[in-house]
Amino acid sequence: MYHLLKGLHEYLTRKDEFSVLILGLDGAGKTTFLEKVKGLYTNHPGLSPDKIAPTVGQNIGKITLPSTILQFFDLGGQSGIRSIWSRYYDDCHAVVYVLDAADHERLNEGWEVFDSLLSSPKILHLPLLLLANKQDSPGHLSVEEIRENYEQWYQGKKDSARRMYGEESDVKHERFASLDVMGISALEGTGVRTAVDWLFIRVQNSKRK
Ligand SMILES: Nc1nc2c(ncn2[C@@H]2O[C@H](COP(=O)(O)OP(=O)(O)OP(=O)(O)O)[C@@H](O)[C@H]2O)c(=O)[nH]1
Ligand SMILES: [Mg+2]
Repeated sequence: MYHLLKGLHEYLTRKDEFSVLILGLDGAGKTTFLEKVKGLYTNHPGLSPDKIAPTVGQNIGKITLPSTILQFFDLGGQSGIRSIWSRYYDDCHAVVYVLDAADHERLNEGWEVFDSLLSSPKILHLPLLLLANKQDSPGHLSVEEIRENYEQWYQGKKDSARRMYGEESDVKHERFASLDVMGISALEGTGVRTAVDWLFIRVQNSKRK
């Protein structure tokens, strides 16, 4: 009887654990986002933004939601350390790609890196959320403008690829068309709960459990 009740208790209180990768260029706001998530969902206040240094390696954060644990891995975005990202692809259940929507000069670089993510078969079919961060900054692009900016970048890339190699598959473009893009301010916390809600729902349906 004891074992039956123990088993029932374990079953009722069991939590599925999912890993979420936070990727994006250096300075996009990944760590600021993670620290805001920690502040909102744990008993510990996240680091204040003025204490956050560029990430060399990884930051980890775990939050508990109903019947679910989300384990976040925030990886450094500097070009020299992006090569470590792929080591995390096998074991993650969802990816958040953070873009600095106010840094017009680095948008193309952000798309190049994002495009290389879509080229990884391990990532392509996972839940993927694009966060257009820094919506509080003057001159930021809205979600709609970010989508248009990607379209322009993509068409330019496709045209030059066609000139060099002929027609190529549009699978990445289709993936982007169905992609969820959210505007947030990691600094102020706007939209952060909506992003976590999205992850919570999407990982439940993820094939890779
Ligand atoms: N205005 C504004 N600034 C932000 C926001 N999010 C982050 N920042 C600022 O952007 C800078 C970089 O933020 P980080 O969180 O360190 O960026 P990161 O993506 O973790 O960068 P790496 O660790 O180098 O990959 C810091 O000065 C942050 O305060 C935001 O929503 N609005
Ligand atoms: Mg960081």
